[in-house]
Amino acid sequence: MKILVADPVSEKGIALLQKEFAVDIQLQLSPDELMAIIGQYDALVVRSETKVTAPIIEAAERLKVIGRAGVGVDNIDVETATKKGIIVLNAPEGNTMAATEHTVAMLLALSRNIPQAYASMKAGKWERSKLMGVEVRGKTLGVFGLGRIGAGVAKRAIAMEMNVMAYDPYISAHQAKSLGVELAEIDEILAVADFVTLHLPLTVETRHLFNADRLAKLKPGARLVNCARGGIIDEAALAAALAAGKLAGAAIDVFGKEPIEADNPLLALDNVVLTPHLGASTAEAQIGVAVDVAVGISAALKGEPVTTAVNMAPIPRHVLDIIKPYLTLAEKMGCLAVHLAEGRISELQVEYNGEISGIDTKMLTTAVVKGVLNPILQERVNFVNAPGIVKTRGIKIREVKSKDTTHFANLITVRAATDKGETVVAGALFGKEEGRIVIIDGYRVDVEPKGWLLIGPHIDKPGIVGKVGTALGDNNINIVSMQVGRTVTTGTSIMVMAVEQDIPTPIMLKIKAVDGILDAKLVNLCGK
Ligand SMILES: NC(=O)C1=CN([C@@H]2O[C@H](COP(=O)(O)OP(=O)(O)OC[C@H]3O[C@@H](n4cnc5c(N)ncnc54)[C@H](O)[C@@H]3O)[C@@H](O)[C@H]2O)C=CC1
Ligand SMILES: O=C(O)CCC(=O)C(=O)O
Repeated sequence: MKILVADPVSEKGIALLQKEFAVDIQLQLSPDELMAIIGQYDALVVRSETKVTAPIIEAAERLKVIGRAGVGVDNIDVETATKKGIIVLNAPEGNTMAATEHTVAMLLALSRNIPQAYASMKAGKWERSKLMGVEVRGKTLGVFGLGRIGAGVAKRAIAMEMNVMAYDPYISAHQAKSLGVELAEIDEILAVADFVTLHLPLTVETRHLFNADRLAKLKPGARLVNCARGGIIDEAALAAALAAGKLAGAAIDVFGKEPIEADNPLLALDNVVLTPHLGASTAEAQIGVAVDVAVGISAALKGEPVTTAVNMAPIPRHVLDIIKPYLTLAEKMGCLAVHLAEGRISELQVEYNGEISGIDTKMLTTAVVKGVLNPILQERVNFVNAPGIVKTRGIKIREVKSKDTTHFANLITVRAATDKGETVVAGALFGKEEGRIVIIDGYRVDVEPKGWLLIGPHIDKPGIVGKVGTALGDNNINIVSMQVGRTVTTGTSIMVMAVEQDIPTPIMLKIKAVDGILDAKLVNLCGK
């Protein structure tokens, strides 16, 4: 498999990828150049410079994963990638400290005019009274976005004896309180904050959150720091507020257009501190994000779950450790259920019994859905696009959980309801890793879920299995394993034969015609 690295990332991450994959490094490609070559690659690694737009994703026929060596994925068209089943992952933690410390540096540089003082001295001046600053101690800092970086900045601001207020509707009052931060609404903060610092993602909601109206609501003489994303502030409105003296100053690391354009109005102002998107630019952060993105890309290319995917439900490591052995089993159960079901599936119910019911099983349910959809759709269905596809097909998904168990410590049961009835497949782990199908439509079985399986419910009487075996043997089809499962109630049994190859239709018809056979289906559990 081939990986394209399109932006500069640390050697340490590249070396990790090179151990397993072919890696091409091609920096500063124009959009047309990237579009022309992207079709050859299975994975793409970028930072913020390369814009991974819809046309590029559409041209990426083999692409399975886009890795962002950093946090913000606003340079990637995640929606188009999701529709195409391409995993988008980031490296959310590797540069948190770098961006946090840069924000604190910007806050202090802004309050003490350090860049202006440096420039003045380099120009041979000694301007002590002109460069009078303000202390941060005792001042109020308004933090917009109390996530990883926002929380880190808040902690450091509190250590500098600032009062910290935050706006973040997605975190709990308890979380904020444990940081020593008071949660408040936007306008409440704007009215009292001496300093405001932004740590939001750039989204439809946050684009130009700081427009002329909001900037006008800031306390006169307030100072603004933005080390998040340029698009969150309307730069023209900010420049006007700074020029009018409404704001005392601003420290900006990120811009609407990067690299910054020569006519950006901020460049003409003296009361600004500007850095060229340096938030993540520390040696430590660049190694951190490169290694994290390499680990994510490697997992994605090997079809393993990715803990840092942004277009799949996130999954904590401890949950992943528990569910990982069940993932293949769940997918094969979905695949078996769709092959055995008669009619159009309207609902999939996935039941979890035993200890497994106590954890987040969304990813296992998605694995079942993936198993159901892959055999029936042309397109590649994966953990990224499966939830969206199943919704558009009108199939309801239901999870049922119970701690109760019968014969198995943990049991997963898939019920596929169709317009003609219901198919039930249950699976369990034997030992720590060995997945087995243990129930098919009420028949107790013990089937390894792989390869070609011939499944035939039949009347429970002698001779039937032998006749099926003979039909296969006469046509040189080797049986790998065979077993018969029974129900106590119906007087019928089910045979499950693992065979080495596809069974041609005429032989299947012969098997179906065996006296006492109720049905016969050939299922391929190899997967796409
Ligand atoms: N300047 C630089 O080089 C760097 C910039 N960044 C940027 O910093 C920002 C923050 O990164 P992290 O703290 O790692 O992200 P995070 O995801 O940990 O935190 C973002 C916070 O914003 C909150 N949020 C989201 N939408 C919101 C809204 N509409 N209103 C209020 N709060 C909202 C979320 O609840 C979350 O707590 C991102 O934009 C990221 O791209 C990150 C690293 C380096
Ligand atoms: O890759 C970079 O240097 C930018 C980092 C950044 O902005 C992010 O991680 O969101």
